[in-house]
Amino acid sequence: MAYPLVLEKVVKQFGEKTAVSEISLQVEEGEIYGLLGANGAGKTTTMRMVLGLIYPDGGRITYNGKPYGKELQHLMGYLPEERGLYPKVKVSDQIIYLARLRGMSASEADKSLKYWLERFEVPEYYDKKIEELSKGNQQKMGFIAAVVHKPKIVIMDEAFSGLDPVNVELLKETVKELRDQGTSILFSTHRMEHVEELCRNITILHRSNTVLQGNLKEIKKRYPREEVLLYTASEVAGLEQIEDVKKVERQERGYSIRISNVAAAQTILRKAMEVTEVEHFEIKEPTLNEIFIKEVGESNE
Ligand SMILES: Nc1ncnc2c1ncn2[C@@H]1O[C@H](COP(=O)(O)OP(=O)(O)OP(=O)(O)O)[C@@H](O)[C@H]1O
Repeated sequence: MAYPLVLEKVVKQFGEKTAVSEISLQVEEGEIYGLLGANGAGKTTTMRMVLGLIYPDGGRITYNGKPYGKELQHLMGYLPEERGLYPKVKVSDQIIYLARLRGMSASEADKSLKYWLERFEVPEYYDKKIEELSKGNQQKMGFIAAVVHKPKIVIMDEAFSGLDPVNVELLKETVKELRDQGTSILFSTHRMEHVEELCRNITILHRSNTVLQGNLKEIKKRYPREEVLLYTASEVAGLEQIEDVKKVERQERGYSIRISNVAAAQTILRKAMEVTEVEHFEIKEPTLNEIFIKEVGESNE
């Protein structure tokens, strides 16, 4: 496996304050890696260190085995959380300028920008100033600025914030395409459903510390399954009396049942089938949001 981006025990202090405490992670080629944490956990600081915008006080960051250097800048693309483009400058002028800074020729940059504007179905933005665009469309231009020079590593801080659902889908599809082309993507968000859909590996930071790290599927397997969904044609009485059933909640289409032992699920199913037709039965995996709340003790939404 190729790991173009490796962080080893990276530390960042701001005076007395530790913003990032010994974070280690590796992002593979063709992987979207999720960096999660509540406000102030250290995500943006980590990303800014990866980009060489600020320097770690300890540990090491390497790209294909090399430390950060100007010559590596063209390998990287950055979509910051706060808008990073100049409001008064034309889309084409600044995106082509940024691409050239990262090693592209003017004609290549122009071609790539036009490709992306077509891809997002907004070729007319070429001559518009950033301030003339809506917030969501400015975000799209920020995305183009991050990927126009075909970087190998893309850092995205809250990439989908401010976008409507149609544009979130569009950008998600684009991020998946970049992944499939071998790009390594370090992705931070508060939206757990995006992480569930996109990320293979994750790190959850809490007050500068790594509290959970690893493959998302494996992490999920480690957490007990504590909820059963049961949709039935008619009512099922006595679910509360089943051993290890903690709580039964009536929902529009049936029941959500909290259990303390997964074995209770089979008893629930048997009991329901004895008395009615079962339309849907599911032992739910914990959602990433539930795992996050367990680990961090507060909602990340
Ligand atoms: N330049 C700075 N000077 C002093 N403290 C800073 C600086 N940048 C960040 N911090 C502090 O470091 C901690 C981590 O901040 P960071 O922005 O990395 O968090 P985050 O996880 O990105 O949060 P959010 O989800 O709110 O964007 C915070 O306590 C923050 O106040």
